[in-house]
Amino acid sequence: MSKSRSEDKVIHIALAGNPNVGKSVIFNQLTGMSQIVGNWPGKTVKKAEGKCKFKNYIFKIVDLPGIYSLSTYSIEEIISREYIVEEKPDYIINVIDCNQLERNLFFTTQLQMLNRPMILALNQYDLLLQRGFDIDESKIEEMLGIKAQKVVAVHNRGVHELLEKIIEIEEDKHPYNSNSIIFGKEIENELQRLSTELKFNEIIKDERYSLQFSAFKILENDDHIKKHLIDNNNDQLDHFLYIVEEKRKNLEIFHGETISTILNSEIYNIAHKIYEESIVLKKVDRSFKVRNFFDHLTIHSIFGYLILAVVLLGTYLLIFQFGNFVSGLMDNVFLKFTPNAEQILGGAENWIFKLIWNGFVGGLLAGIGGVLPFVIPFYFFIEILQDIGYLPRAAYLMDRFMHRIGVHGKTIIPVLLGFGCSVPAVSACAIMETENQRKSSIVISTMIPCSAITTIVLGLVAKYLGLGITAILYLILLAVIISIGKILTLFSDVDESELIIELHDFRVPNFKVIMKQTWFRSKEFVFIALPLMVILGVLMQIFVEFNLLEWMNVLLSPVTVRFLGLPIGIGVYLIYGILRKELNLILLQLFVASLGLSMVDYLSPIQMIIFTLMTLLYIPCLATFITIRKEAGRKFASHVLLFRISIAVIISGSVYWIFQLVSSLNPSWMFGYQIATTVLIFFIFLYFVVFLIGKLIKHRRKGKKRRYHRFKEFSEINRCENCSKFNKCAIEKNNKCEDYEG
Ligand SMILES: Nc1nc2c(ncn2[C@@H]2O[C@H](COP(=O)(O)OP(=O)(O)OP(=O)(O)O)[C@@H](O)[C@H]2O)c(=O)[nH]1
Ligand SMILES: [Mg+2]
Repeated sequence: MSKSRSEDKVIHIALAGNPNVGKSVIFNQLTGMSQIVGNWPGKTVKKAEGKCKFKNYIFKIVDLPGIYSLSTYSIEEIISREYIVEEKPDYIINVIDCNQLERNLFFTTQLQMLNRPMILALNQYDLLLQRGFDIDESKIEEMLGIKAQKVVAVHNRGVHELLEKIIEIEEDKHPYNSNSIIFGKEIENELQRLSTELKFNEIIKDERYSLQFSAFKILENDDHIKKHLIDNNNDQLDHFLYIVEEKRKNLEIFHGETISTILNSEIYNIAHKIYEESIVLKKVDRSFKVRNFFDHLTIHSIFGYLILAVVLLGTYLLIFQFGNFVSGLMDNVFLKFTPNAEQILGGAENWIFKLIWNGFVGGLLAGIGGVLPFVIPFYFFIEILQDIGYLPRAAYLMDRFMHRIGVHGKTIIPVLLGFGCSVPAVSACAIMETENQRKSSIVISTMIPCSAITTIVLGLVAKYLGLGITAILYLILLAVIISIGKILTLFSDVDESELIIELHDFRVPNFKVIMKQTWFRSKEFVFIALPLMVILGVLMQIFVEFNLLEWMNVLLSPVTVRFLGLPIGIGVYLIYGILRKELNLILLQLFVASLGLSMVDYLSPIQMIIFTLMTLLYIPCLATFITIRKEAGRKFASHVLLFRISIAVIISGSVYWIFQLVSSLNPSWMFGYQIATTVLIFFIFLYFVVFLIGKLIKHRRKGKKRRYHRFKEFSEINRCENCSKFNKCAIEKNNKCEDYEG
């Protein structure tokens, strides 16, 4: 008889393992949630929690960030270790990529030292078979004393069996009885002696770490652990630490290596032994060799860049062709049925027609036709790039360029994600190692035009002015991004650290995962942006009817009209963009249509360029702003906001005024020549501005340094002994002020 819901037992589980092994896929399969997955390491940066009910048990599951060891270096390692140790989950599911068995077992061995109930998920088993290998899980079970299960998480195979294994332990059908980790004789003896000392002298204050793990970490000199573990008031402590220090020194002298190298190679020996015993070679797969060759090509010093250019440009062109085709179809539908709608709804001037047809239907079709055909393919392509594992390769190729513009090579990952949406891009900046790198990456990656902005560029500039002018716009953006990067490096020193990123094998993309994630991202547009467009479309008609927008346009006109040369009516559309960038164009289109005009009648080519440039550069949308605030704090988010608005106005204004100058000097030139000359002059102008700012900052820094030195000299020599005042005469007056009375 099944138990009632209230009798369901709750079991806490943590999914732990190396990065990119499939923890989040398992988590999503079990909980039905949508944690980000993709073929690059470091996607999950904060722990995620979910629930699942299975056979009278409620499993509370935590998806932890991927880590390589239990040492505390990075934020992720701290989050994962502290969760495992402090929250004490009932079971750990250690997810292992069985294609990287040896390296993954390095982490397993460390986990096992903690002596917690554990199950091994041997994931990505399908890839192992494809590569011509198999795995004997009974050998692993025998050597570690831990239950292991072959899993193909993307196809939901073996996933629920993990829970079944936990239930079997829980119901004592297979009681949990793991083997202890036994190191080589020398280290094993040292650890046992240290464990005995720790226990006998009661030095450990934190009982949550096992004795073996504590002795290991103390010998390794892990400061963080030492601080947590050791009872500083223990009177045997000094003696104990002295012994440890001696042992450490002896080992280092004897082996000629640092202690962490000695201990890590001990763990690797254990991992290697298990690997040798359990991996079985069946046949060498030829397709694997082909994949390997292609893999080398993608990071080749010439072909790698060619492939990258083809991938990026190809993606853009495909989306442009597809998006334009579908949005053209939608325009035609709208125009075709407009006369019928006019007839039914009482004529073009009737307010019911304006509200229902122009506002409601227009807003709906503008969203479905003008935005979705661009946004969905964008997400789709980025998900494919993520899933096949192309992003780390792009990061590897772009490392040097990224360093040149002052950010770390890993920034290319948020940058590529930023082409889809800035929100996941900002979150992905968490893979940076330092606070400074993270902030610089946030600034740079949020300047990448997301799919919503691309919609505007493709739907306005590319549609009316051609792909050449579109390319020029992107060149301006690139120059601005590089300049900002350069200036950022002057404030925070350039990070010269090399990029260390794992290049996992390419994978055939999993269609189900890609579709699911594409939908997950596009869903936000369908449920939030589309209704917003319809509501604002209707409101727009009311505003236009009652002239309600005029005051806002007048308020913004000194900037929009006088400085940027845009029509007065456009100001308010830049404000709508705060909510979502695509609203800029969509609502403007609806407005222009309501005036009975087409876009080319309302905006001149240079105005289209300036409007788009403003949209490209000015504030990130609301969702991005909120994410920046969450990730880097309110102050930083406000700085980014102010900075972006100023940059947008200055850059767009400069381009506009240079264009005015060029066109007044050569009024007979074709527009293309005028704009090309404008951009050339703009680049030279930008170069000098960056050069001058650089000089100014360096000069100020030098000045500060000089002042500091002088201050130091002065303060050391000429400080009055009695009143501590600085005084030139102090030396002459025997180190006493002139006005010293005493
Ligand atoms: N072929 C195959 N691919 C898998 C399997 N499980 C996961 N993947 C793929 O492996 C990649 C990494 O999966 P994630 O779930 O994101 O990995 P993770 O361990 O959560 O990674 P981090 O959050 O970065 O630590 C994704 O591209 C998945 O589609 C599997 O069983 N077979
Ligand atoms: Mg993950």
